[in-house]
Amino acid sequence: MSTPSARYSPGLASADGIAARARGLTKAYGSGETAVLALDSVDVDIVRGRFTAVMGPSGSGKSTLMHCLAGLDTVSAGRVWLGDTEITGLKDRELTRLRRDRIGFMFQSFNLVPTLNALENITLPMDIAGQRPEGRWLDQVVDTLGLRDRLRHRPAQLSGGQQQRVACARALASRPELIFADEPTGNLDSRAGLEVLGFLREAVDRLGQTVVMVTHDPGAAAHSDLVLFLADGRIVDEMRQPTAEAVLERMKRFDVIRAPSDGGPALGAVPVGDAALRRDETPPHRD
Ligand SMILES: Nc1ncnc2c1ncn2[C@@H]1O[C@H](COP(=O)(O)OP(=O)(O)OP(=O)(O)O)[C@@H](O)[C@H]1O
Repeated sequence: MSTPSARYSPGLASADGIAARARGLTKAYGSGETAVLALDSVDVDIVRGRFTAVMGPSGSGKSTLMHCLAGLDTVSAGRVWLGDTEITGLKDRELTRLRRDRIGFMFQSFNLVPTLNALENITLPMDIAGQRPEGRWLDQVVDTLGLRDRLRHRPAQLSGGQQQRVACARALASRPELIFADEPTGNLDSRAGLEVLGFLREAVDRLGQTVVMVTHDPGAAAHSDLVLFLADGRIVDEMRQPTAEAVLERMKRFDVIRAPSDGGPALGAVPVGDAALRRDETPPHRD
């Protein structure tokens, strides 16, 4: 007999160290007939010291989830915490400070300042905040990312992969509680993309950081510890220790089954994660 506690709840963790948490997180854009429910009462725990990937079909709410967890966007309902701090209800100025001091960001476009060299770009957010980078930590970040001999180069003198490594170092420089990466490999060729994913992995494994990455790429998601699958604004499934093949297979199950050629019933959109997929279907673990 199923009990409420036995219900499958993808995205929820029992671990102590939770870097970010949302309960009943709901985000609607617009109103009336044009209203879009981008997030529909999402409950999620982001575990500290882990690499979490967020996947789902286009429009499923991935970016909205990231923006709401990072305090970049307001919520329509529900509550969000960064560590023990509830960020829902904070004033703009407090949110700005919280993001600056406690969160690192990486985007698809590297967002580097062209007139500054790599080192100046890395420390820019801290300079703006009037903070001094901690020397040993910065050294560790620079060496982990293999940027030691590129620090005096300006972005135009760096390859795309190197520029994204600088952006990664900038996100890490203040030793944030949480790093959000939105399609960080989207503008890179596969080799440079792999390199950046390897560095994010090292940031978690060697530097103890917490990373949440939104991606469309099953190969990128395979570098994470846990993939959360979104569909129609809900977390419908999760996969631990993912492989690219298993993620791809699972993504295929979100595909719309279009009008079948045999004249049988059209099934429409089938986000199958919630009821059909269970923990015991988790694919073999990666070494
Ligand atoms: N500013 C906005 N105004 C109105 N609707 C929005 C806005 N931002 C997002 N949406 C809608 O909310 C839904 C979720 O969007 P979101 O960008 O979070 O999806 P996504 O999964 O990140 O998509 P993609 O993979 O295409 O980037 C979509 O239907 C989108 O059209």
